[in-house]
Amino acid sequence: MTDATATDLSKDAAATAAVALVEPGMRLGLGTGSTAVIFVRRLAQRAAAEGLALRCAATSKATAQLAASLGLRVEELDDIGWLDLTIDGADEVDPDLNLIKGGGAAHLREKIVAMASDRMVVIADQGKVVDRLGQFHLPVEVIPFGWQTTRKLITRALDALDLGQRPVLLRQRDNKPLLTDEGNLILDLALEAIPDPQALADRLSRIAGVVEHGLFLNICHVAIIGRPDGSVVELQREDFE
Ligand SMILES: O=C(CO)[C@H](O)[C@H](O)COP(=O)(O)O
Repeated sequence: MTDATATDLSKDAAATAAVALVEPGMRLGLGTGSTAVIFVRRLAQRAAAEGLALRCAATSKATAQLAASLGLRVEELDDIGWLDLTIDGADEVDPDLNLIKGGGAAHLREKIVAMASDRMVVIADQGKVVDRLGQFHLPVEVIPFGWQTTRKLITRALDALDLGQRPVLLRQRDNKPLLTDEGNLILDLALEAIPDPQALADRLSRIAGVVEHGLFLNICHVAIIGRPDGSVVELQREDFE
């Protein structure tokens, strides 16, 4: 089995297990990314068979489009108001269930949706589980106005934490800057390790021009980690408030 096949099977296992958490009538947050796509597809199959009467809020235009095309009822988050459960992927999951998210440039909406949910459940393959966050690049969404100045301020914040790396503007294949669903830019931070994620999150949040970073701290309740053989392991946070 190739690594890619093993990863796909693991994502499928995690997404399939998460579908079982969905109860009739739930208000559901739908994540973004390849694992979330599998979840949405499997959920739509179950909803079609059982008529679950779900109300869904999506974390990206792509997910909203997919879910609606599969017959799920997709509404604006503000029209639903509050969600029972959000299921989303992640780029990294640490032992405290803190996350790096935003590999799909959707972390702003993902964080809003997750924070408007009673429970956030992450679905991921084993490769996403890390001892310490930071090997995956950390995306920071910034507004286009003065973005190069914002980048300097971020660099200064990183220097203060001895994380000195120059943020890189994320571009599309045609080399144009990638724009998020909100029309903002993404600066990618290659940090290798983040000794104190809370300190970095606090610094980034204080910078004018930063809309949101991809650190999800104390937001995820459960992580379902899939394995290539179809089994899953559930990681729980004991001390979650
Ligand atoms: O945060 C995300 C998108 O912004 C994704 O959930 C994250 O990148 C994981 O993606 P995948 O399931 O494709 O590995």
